Amino acid sequence: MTAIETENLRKRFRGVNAVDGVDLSVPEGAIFGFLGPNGAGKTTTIRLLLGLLRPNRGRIALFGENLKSRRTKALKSVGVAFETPAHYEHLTGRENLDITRRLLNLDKSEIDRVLETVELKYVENRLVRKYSLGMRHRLGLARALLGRPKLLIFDEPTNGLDPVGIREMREFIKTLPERTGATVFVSSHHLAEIEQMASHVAVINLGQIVFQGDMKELRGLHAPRLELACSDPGGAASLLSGSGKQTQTRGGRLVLELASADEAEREAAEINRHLVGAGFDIHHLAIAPWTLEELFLQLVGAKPTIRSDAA
Ligand SMILES: Nc1ncnc2c1ncn2[C@@H]1O[C@H](COP(=O)(O)OP(=O)(O)OP(=O)(O)O)[C@@H](O)[C@H]1O
Repeated sequence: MTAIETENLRKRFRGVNAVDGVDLSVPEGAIFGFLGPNGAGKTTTIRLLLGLLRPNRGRIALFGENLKSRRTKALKSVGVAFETPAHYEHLTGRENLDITRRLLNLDKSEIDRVLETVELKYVENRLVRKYSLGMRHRLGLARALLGRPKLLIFDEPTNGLDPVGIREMREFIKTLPERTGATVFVSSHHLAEIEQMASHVAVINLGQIVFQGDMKELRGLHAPRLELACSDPGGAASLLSGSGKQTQTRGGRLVLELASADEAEREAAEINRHLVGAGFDIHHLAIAPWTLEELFLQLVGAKPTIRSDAA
């Protein structure tokens, strides 16, 4: 079953489509990264998924339950944490969680369980105004975990955290599907972060999905490049150009795009043989996949470039 399924979702603000024909399919058990530049439509999509905004068009189902016709049932299985967690500053961490626990009519033991999961038990009786930002974020996650939701939605969960806090949060989110059985939908514009924690990813730009699939499919969008260093790079470049392979130079190395990901090793070996056969000494030869950042920039319309030395 899919955790989230949207069909042709649209939300318009003052004549502008913030979300424009979005079809999402989030498999159960995934850590699904929802990636997009500022203003791409991530938060609007999340607010639609939570029923906080009404779409102008389209359909949303959470675990097969239609959000419009079976709202309570659909949202029952969802826990959410927003980028700036809002807590009662004059209450302790435990007291904050107790408010939500009462609303959800859960057993008191739930508070201990979630405090232990996010490792905040040792400060449970401290006022939230004395919490660090990282602790506040973790308290937000603890609240999201109350009631063992099947789907966790996190909007930019590492915003404002320092590098240590970011790593802690990322490592924590990574463990959630295994520890809780939940599906995680996490929005971010931090590419490296999504790369390190997500099993699946959708990229949104100007309200539209420009890629959706697993990380392997994302990497497979472009064949990798071959980087090589040899004696007489100019001569090697013109030899390769004669056989239809255009090269650029970067940091004194020749770089060329291979024809396909599946055949990359065979093609690299062929180029190596060709150059060695023609008398060139090869000092370095490496297959270099596209970084997620380069793929992302290409998907959102800013073409990645192989910088030439002359540039
Ligand atoms: N309530 C609103 N009224 C008018 N326009 C809005 C409203 N909410 C969002 N928008 C616009 O919709 C577009 C998408 O915004 P959204 O907040 O969903 O993007 P985002 O991907 O979450 O961006 P960020 O990463 O900066 O948070 C933007 O152009 C934004 O200005």
